[in-house]
Amino acid sequence: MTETIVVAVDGPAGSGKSSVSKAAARRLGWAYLDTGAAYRALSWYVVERQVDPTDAAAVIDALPDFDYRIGTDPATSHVYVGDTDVTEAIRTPEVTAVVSAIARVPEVRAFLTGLFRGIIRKTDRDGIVVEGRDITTVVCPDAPVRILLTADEAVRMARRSAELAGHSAAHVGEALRRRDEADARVVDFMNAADGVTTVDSTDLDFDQTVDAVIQVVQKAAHV
Ligand SMILES: Nc1ncnc2c1ncn2[C@@H]1O[C@H](COP(=O)(O)OP(=O)(O)OP(=O)(O)O)[C@@H](O)[C@H]1O
Ligand SMILES: Nc1ccn([C@@H]2O[C@H](COP(=O)(O)O)[C@@H](O)[C@H]2O)c(=O)n1
Repeated sequence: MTETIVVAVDGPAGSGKSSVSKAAARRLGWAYLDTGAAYRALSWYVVERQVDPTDAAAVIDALPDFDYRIGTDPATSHVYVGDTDVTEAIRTPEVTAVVSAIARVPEVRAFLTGLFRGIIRKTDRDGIVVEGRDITTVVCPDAPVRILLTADEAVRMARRSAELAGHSAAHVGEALRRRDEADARVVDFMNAADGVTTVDSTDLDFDQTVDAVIQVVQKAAHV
């Protein structure tokens, strides 16, 4: 049996990790794993249980009952906690506002890293594109393809605020900047680690960015 090719993608908020990784996986006919969805789903779960997200001990206590599932088909990836489909709920500003507090707890990171590696091991496709903040450095440091997807902060802010009609651009931009600042205290996703290829999409449109990612995959993995 041939080994699944893992494409590890990291980057700051709004850099296009999920949309570009998903599109690249679709074009390659490979699986896709959004790791941020698990941090978001755990945040949703903690808030549902009325646990204080800043109380690390209480968050750790919630982990054994956190029954998480995510699909890895890039065409239809839904997220479940128990029987509840939380695909939409985990994208609300309320969840986004608390996710960094959850993600900074080392026990949470170790728990979710184990979960991600289990999902990757079970992939039945030739490859899987896995995106997040610490995939190139912690979750899959030995992946044959490792990419840092980035873009200037002003460009990322503009792309994110274009998605969120009805929210002020200044507020959306500030929330993105603050989340990156908090997350960067835990893992370095602003600088490419040794052996990681940077794809800067500041001056690329969406399709050009997907092409650039696919070119890195083809060169590194010979597919
Ligand atoms: N090269 C590009 N040109 C124009 N728009 C882009 C480009 N790359 C991504 N986008 C758009 O930018 C927005 C943010 O992308 P996406 O949600 O994939 O980022 P992300 O890195 O996953 O963000 P987060 O970490 O906050 O979830 C989306 O609307 C996406 O379609
Ligand atoms: N590998 C990862 C992925 C995500 N996080 C945390 O989850 C938050 C949400 O991630 P999105 O990609 O959906 O924006 C993110 O802000 C991080 O706090 C992480 O720590 N490691």
